[in-house]
Amino acid sequence: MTKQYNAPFISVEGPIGAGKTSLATMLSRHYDYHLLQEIVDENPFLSKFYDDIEEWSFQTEMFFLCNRFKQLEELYSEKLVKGYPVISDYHIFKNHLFARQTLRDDHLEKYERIFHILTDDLPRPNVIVYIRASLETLLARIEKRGRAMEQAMDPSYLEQLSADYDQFMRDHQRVYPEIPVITLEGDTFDFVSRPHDFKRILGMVDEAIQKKQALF
Ligand SMILES: Nc1ncnc2c1ncn2[C@@H]1O[C@H](COP(=O)(O)OP(=O)(O)OP(=O)(O)O)[C@@H](O)[C@H]1O
Ligand SMILES: Nc1nc(=O)c2ncn([C@H]3C[C@H](O)[C@@H](CO)O3)c2[nH]1
Repeated sequence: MTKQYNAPFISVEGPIGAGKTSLATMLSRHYDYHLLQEIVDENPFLSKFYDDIEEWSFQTEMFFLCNRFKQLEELYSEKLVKGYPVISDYHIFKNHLFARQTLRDDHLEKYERIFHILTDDLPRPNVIVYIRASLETLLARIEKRGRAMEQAMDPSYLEQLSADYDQFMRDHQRVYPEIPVITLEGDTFDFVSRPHDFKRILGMVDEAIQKKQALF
């Protein structure tokens, strides 16, 4: 059973380069909510992973999993259980999406067992903001951000991840209809440089938070 809490916990999700960190940071500043950010630069395997996915995938996926496990455990005891609201730039489900694509079958089987042991009781966000974007937009943003290790990324890897995200979000809405999913079209919503677009997003997030707060 997942850990229960009474506070808004908003997760911003979407494929690589969709704008999760940008939007989560803007939302946390606007609402003055705690920001939970995923570890990227401290991941010792990620650049090796992008050089040779087959060789480094197990270490990489396990590192992400263990890191997120620790972050979410602490988030629960230090913030959520005390009623502090949180915005995060990931949802634990993303581990599964990546692992399914990168791990070979025998490793995936082991990984999934560990995944369930570690994550089944972790607190789950009660609002999700899902940013979709076309392959062209994602590639352009990855290039613009300029992390060296990501520049040679195979477009088909990103394309498959995006398709998996779409499928996952459809399934999630069916299985957990009580968790609102705000879907944003990242190609047209430029919340980074257009204040009006950010304001429209705030309208949708405000509404989702109010509905949740009425239940606490
Ligand atoms: N809606 C947007 N309009 C224009 N530029 C954007 C938008 N969202 C993000 N960007 C730019 O795209 C780049 C990637 O954004 P960001 O780092 O927020 O993505 P991310 O989804 O967190 O990526 P990752 O999956 O790698 O963590 C940044 O340079 C950011 O300024
Ligand atoms: N393999 C793999 N598994 C994950 O769970 C995962 N989560 C994020 N990433 C990659 C995407 C960006 O390059 C960078 C920042 O999000 O890290 C991941 N890569």
